[in-house]
Amino acid sequence: TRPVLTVPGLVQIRDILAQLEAPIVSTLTERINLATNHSLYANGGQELLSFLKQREVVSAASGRYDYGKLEYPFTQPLIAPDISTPSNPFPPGRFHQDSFSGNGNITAFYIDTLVPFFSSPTSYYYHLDNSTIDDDAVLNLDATLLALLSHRAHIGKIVAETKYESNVTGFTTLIEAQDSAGTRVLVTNTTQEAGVSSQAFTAAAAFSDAWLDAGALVSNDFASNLQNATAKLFRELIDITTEIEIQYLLQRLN
Ligand SMILES: O=C(O)C(=O)C[C@]1(C(=O)O)C=C[C@@H](O)C=C1
Repeated sequence: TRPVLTVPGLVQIRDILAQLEAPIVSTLTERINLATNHSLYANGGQELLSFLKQREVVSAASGRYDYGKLEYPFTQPLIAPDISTPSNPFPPGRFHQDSFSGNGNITAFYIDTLVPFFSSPTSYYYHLDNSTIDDDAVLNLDATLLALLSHRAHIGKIVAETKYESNVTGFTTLIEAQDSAGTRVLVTNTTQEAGVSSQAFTAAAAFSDAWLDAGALVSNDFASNLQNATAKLFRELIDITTEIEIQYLLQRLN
């Protein structure tokens, strides 16, 4: 049996989302400064996914994807959804696991849009044979970054729960009609989105300044590249988070 888990309020969840921006931009900064063997991402990211799979088997064994962790694997079976019954009700404010994962959207975005930014001709790993390629170092950072992006987006599940709790009647009507467009309208807050994007912009500037000040080996277009990649990344993260909120809500009464 699963524990009864209640979700924090919206203000606290927005803090949790804000606190993930530094680690995400930090990892992106590390990743963007490594030279890349682009064949790792060919054929739908076959090599990347097989690397993730080996790691995720170990992660799953240590409980990383257990109920309520809000961490979801890219290659392992997903946790079974909750079913509400009279003897096991899910009152508003209680987390209710659904069957949707945003990880397919995240890998597609990563491979199609983010990887093209990973074009540094230099690498901070120094090899005596002068090679700049280090596939294992690259894939380890990809795995770390993807796990952070996935965690950030899946926080959308608890955003959705807290929004549901604060407007049970409004959402219940939409859920009963399975109205995804109406649900999207009700969960969207463009003022909050602008705040998230602006914090991401600030973080990207801070990390590129810090790397330059610290004398790191970077390419000429590093700062602007990081800025552009961060802007695209957070726009997409907000969209995927929103989609995860909608899918969670549509299954909320199951
Ligand atoms: O903070 C919220 O209200 C959220 O739903 C999260 C989030 C985000 O991803 O940061 C997503 C959609 C909203 O339009 C605003 C922000």
